[in-house]
Amino acid sequence: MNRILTGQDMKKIDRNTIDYYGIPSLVLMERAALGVANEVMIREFINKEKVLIVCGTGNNGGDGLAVGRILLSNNVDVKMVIVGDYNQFSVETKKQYEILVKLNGPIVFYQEESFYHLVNEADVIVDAIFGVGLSRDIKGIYKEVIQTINGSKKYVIAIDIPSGIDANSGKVLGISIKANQTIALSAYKLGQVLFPGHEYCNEIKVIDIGIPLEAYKKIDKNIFTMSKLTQDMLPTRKPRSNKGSYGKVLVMAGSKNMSGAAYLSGLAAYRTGVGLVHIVTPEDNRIILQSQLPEAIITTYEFNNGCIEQNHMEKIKQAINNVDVIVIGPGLSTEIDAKTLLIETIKHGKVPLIIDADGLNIIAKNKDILKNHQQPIIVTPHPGEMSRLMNEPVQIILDQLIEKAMNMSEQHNVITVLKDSNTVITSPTRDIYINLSGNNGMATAGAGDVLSGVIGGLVAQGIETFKAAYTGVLIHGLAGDKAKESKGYYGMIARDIIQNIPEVMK
Ligand SMILES: NC(=O)C1=CN([C@@H]2O[C@H](COP(=O)(O)OP(=O)(O)OC[C@H]3O[C@@H](n4cnc5c(N)ncnc54)[C@H](OP(=O)(O)O)[C@@H]3O)[C@@H](O)[C@H]2O)[C@H](O)CC1
Ligand SMILES: [K+]
Repeated sequence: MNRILTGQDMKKIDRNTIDYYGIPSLVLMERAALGVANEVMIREFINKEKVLIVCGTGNNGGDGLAVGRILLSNNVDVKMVIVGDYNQFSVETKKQYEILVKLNGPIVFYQEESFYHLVNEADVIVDAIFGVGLSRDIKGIYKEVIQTINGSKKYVIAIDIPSGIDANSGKVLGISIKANQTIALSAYKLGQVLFPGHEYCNEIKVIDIGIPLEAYKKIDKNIFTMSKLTQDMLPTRKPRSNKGSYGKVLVMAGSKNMSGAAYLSGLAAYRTGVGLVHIVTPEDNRIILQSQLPEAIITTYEFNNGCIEQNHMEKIKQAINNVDVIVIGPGLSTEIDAKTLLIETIKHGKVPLIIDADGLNIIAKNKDILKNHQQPIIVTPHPGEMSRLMNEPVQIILDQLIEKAMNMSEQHNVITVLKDSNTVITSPTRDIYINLSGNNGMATAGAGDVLSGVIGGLVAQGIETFKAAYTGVLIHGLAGDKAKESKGYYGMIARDIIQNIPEVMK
C-alpha cells in the first residue's frame, strides 16, 4: 500500500518532522535532491545530454538547486534558471543559492530571451518551479516560462508535482507543466492521482526522503493506493479442498433477451477462483447462458402480469440464502420485476450484496430501498449512476470524487466503489483507497459487469468486504492493463479483461 497525501497534510508532516523530530529541513531537501538526481543520472545517455533545471523561489526551487549541485559534482552538463527575485527566496532556497554562487555554478535569473535559448539547447528539463506550495492561479512570467517549456516538447522531469497542479485537488491553476516523469517526494499527493492532475504527471515515482513513519500518524484521514497485488490480498487455496471450499456467488442479472451482463459477471467470478456461480435471470436467457457458461447453475423466472411468478420467487428466495455473496444489477433493467428482486434480496438476504448498474438505477428512484439493510452492501456506481443516486450533476461528482463517495458511504452505510479513471473506494469507517491501475481501453461495455463478478468472487472466497472491494478493483485494473498489452487500447473488450484475470492472480 502506498500513502496518498493532500498538499496540506504533506506540509503538516514536513513541519512535524522538522520542528518536533528535529530533522533539519536542509537534510530533507538534500535527500529529496539526491533521489531526484539519481533519477536523472540513470538516463541512458546522460553523459551526452544537457540538463536545464528551472527553479522557483520556494523550497521546490531549493530542491532543484540542490539537484543541480549534485549533478555538477557528477559531471553532468547542467544549467539552472531561477524564476523570481532574490528577495523572494525561502530560507533553505537562499542557502542552496549561496552555496552554488560560491561554487561558481551555472545559474542565472530568468530573462525571456536567454531562457528561450536555454530551453532550446536542453535535452532534459527539470521542473522545480512550484511544488505543494502553489496557492493561486499562475500568471505573468511564470505563465510564460511554463508555456515555453511545454511548447519545447523536451523531456520534462517534475520535482514533487508538475508546476501548476494543485496538490490537493488535481486542478490546473491557470496553466501547468506537462511532465513526462514526476518524482513524488515521500508520498503520492492527491493532486497527482486525481484528474486532470494525473495526466500532467505521466509516470509517477515516489522516493523516500527520510520522513519518519511516526510523523504520518498526525493526519485525520488516511488515503492509500494499491499498486501491487500481493499474496496476502488474495484468498488462500487449501491443499485439500473441493468446490465448496471456495464459496458460491449468486449473480442476479440480465433481463428479457439481455444475457451478456450475467455471462460476464458470472465468468469473471469463476476466473477469480470461486467454487460455484449460480445465475438468476429471466427464462428467455436460459438457453443462451447454459451454452455460454455451462459451469454455472441457472435458475430462471417467468412473469405473470408483469410480476415474477409466485413459485419462481420462492425458488429465488431459497437461492438467496444458499450462497456466500450476491451480485445484483448488471443488465437487470429497472422494470417492476427487477425492483421486486432487489427489494426481496435486501429484505431476505443475509450475505454481502454487491449492487451494480440497474440495481443502482432502481435505488436512485427509490432511495428507501437501502434503509435499514442488515447485510454488508457494496455499491459500484460509475459517475452517471452516482449522479442519479446523489441527485447531483455528473460534473460535481467528477470534481469531488472522494467527498461524494464518502457521502454515499456515510448516508447509506455502504462500501462505495466510485468507478472512474482512478476509482475511489470508501466506507463509513475505513481508510480511503484510490486505484491507479487500469487504462482507458477499459471504458468498454461490460467492464463494470466484470468488476462486480471479481469483487463477488473474492467475497465468496472469504475476503472481508472492504478488502474485497479494493482488491477487486486492483485485479480488474491490472487485468485491463494486461489486456491492453496484447490487444491495445482500441481493440480490447470486456472479455479480454476476464481472460487476463488468471494471469494477474497467478
Ligand atoms: N515533501 C517534503 O517533505 C519536502 C518537500 N520539499 C519541497 O518543498 C516543496 C514545497 O515548498 P514550499 O516552499 O512550501 O512551496 P513551493 O516551492 O511549492 O512554492 C511556494 C512559493 O511559491 C509562491 N507561489 C505560490 N503560488 C504562486 C503563484 N501562483 N504564482 C507565483 N508564486 C506563487 C509562494 O508565494 P506565497 O506568496 O504564496 O507565499 C511561495 O513563495 C515541496 O513540493 C518539495 O518540493 C523540501 O525540499 C523539504 C522536504
Ligand atoms: K515542480
